[in-house]
Amino acid sequence: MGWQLTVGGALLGLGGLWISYCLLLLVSNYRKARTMGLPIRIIPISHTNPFWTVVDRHVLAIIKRLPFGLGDNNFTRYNFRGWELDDGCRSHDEMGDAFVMVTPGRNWLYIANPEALTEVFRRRADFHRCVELTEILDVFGPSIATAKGQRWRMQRKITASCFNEPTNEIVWREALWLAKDMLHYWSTKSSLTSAADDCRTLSLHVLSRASFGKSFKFEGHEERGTTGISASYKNSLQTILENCVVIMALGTKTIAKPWMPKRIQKIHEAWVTFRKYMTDLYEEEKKAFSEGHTGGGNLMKSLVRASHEETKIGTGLTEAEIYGNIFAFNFAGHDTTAHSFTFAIYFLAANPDVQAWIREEIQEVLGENDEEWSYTQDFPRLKRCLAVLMETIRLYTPVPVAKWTDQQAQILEIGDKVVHIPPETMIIPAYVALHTQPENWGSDAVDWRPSRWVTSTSIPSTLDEEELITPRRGSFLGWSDGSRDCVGRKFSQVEFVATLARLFLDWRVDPVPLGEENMENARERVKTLIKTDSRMVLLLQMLHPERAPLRWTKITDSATDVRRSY
Ligand code: HEM
Repeated sequence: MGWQLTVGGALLGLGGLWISYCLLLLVSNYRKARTMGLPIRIIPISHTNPFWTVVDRHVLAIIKRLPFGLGDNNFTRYNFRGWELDDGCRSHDEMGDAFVMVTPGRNWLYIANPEALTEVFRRRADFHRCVELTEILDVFGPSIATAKGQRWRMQRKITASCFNEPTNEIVWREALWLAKDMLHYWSTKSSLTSAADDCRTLSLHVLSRASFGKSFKFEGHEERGTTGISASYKNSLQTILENCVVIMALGTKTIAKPWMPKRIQKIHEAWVTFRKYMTDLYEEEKKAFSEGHTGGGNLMKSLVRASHEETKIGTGLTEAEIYGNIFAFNFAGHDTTAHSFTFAIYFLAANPDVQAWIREEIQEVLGENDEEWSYTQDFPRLKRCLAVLMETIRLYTPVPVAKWTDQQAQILEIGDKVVHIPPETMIIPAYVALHTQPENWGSDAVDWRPSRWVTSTSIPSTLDEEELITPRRGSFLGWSDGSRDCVGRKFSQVEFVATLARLFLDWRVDPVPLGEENMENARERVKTLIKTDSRMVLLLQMLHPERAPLRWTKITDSATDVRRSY
């Protein structure tokens, strides 16, 4: 009994010390926050604390149930990752363009003012990317996502030269080829529950072709092999993507130890497999390059070549940086696109009129033979298809961007206020508020309506007179802004548009009604699922899309299609 009391006492003591330490930090951060002269909200636990993120919603759900309104407070409203999605514009309506969230970790300055944010993105040297949040990407070597200063400039220059039109052409072809098989697979299912998983497969296969020049045939959820090179590439990458945090926390040397638990050993095996995959292809490309074979394009080849050119002038990527960047592309380009696809497919299933609207464009621009569909001529004309992606990302922005002031204080004009921002303050673009402000997006800003992105030069207009709108600068930040924006923006747009065009040319998707439901009820249920089931995991995603099964139907005549004028 004696030792239990001692251990219990020690634990209590440690707990008390930890709470006192957090309180001290909170008070110190509160003092700094007050100097900014902005509204303040205080939360007791840092919402990015890795232990807290595991239990946050469960704990808060219990506290919310407390009687007499005791559970209705800033703790339950703000103290979890992704609170913005639930909150919408509310906080900024209450507190204006900017407010500070005080946490024991750092102060988070939320800004919903387009001009101020444009300035933040322009002043890259004052407002840095918070690489603490992206360093999990360095599991194979340093990359553009985490590099700083001169090293980042060199990496960005080389990387940007690889994301070029020949790469986009490859993405277009590969996505069309894969989408055709995905559609075939989907059309055999009377109740499709694997749309999200299949979108991930498609996106991974496009990346494999673009990164390494390796094409893998599409395999639906139930067709997947567990052996062979495609499986080893996919499974290892998938395992690494899902366990980046563990690899980062323990380090690649520690996860290699034979005494590690089986689960960790599996992660290490995946790391070794993927690294070998990259090393073999790197050696292949280097050999081909030294023998003068420069034809055919993929990102690995382009990195080796561009890096070789740069080396002549004394810079260039190291081998570790090439692996780091290839992994960063795979990481940054995989779930971002796949999750956006899943959202879009479900939104389209709930909105047959939008399906008809994009189909009108697809049928006008593209003929029956997809072999003849041209990236250079057809992609720029598929504006309604691109509008579906823009609208989806406007409402469900997958990548949350965070900047910070590092060790310097900064001055920033936010609306009519000049704010003195202390060192070590996080700067957070308030996406949900920015992307739904009625002054920029209209009174129906919270509705998913892709046609808001398309305008026409004349009324009535032909499809070729339609143009995509350019939103007010700083009011749409789906791919970020400034010189450190997404290098894969067009890559993802081409992949999305090609896939959408292939899927919806002559097919439609509907939810499968459950029980006594009619189709209208089923569509409403899908809309509710999107709203209630979307959460920030590593990125924003639907958690359980399989709960709303889908069905694809070939359009045999115009009667099967639902047309409505816009
Ligand atoms: C819908 C799809 C995508 C979205 C919404 C998206 C969004 C973003 C955002 C918001 C950033 C800035 C992050 C920050 O500042 O912290 C970013 C950076 C980046 N993205 Fe994407 N992305 C997408 C697809 C892709 C694809 C397909 C690739 C590559 C194949 C890619 C590669 C990158 C890289 C390498 C960076 C780091 C750029 C730098 O630091 O200079 N992204 N992305």
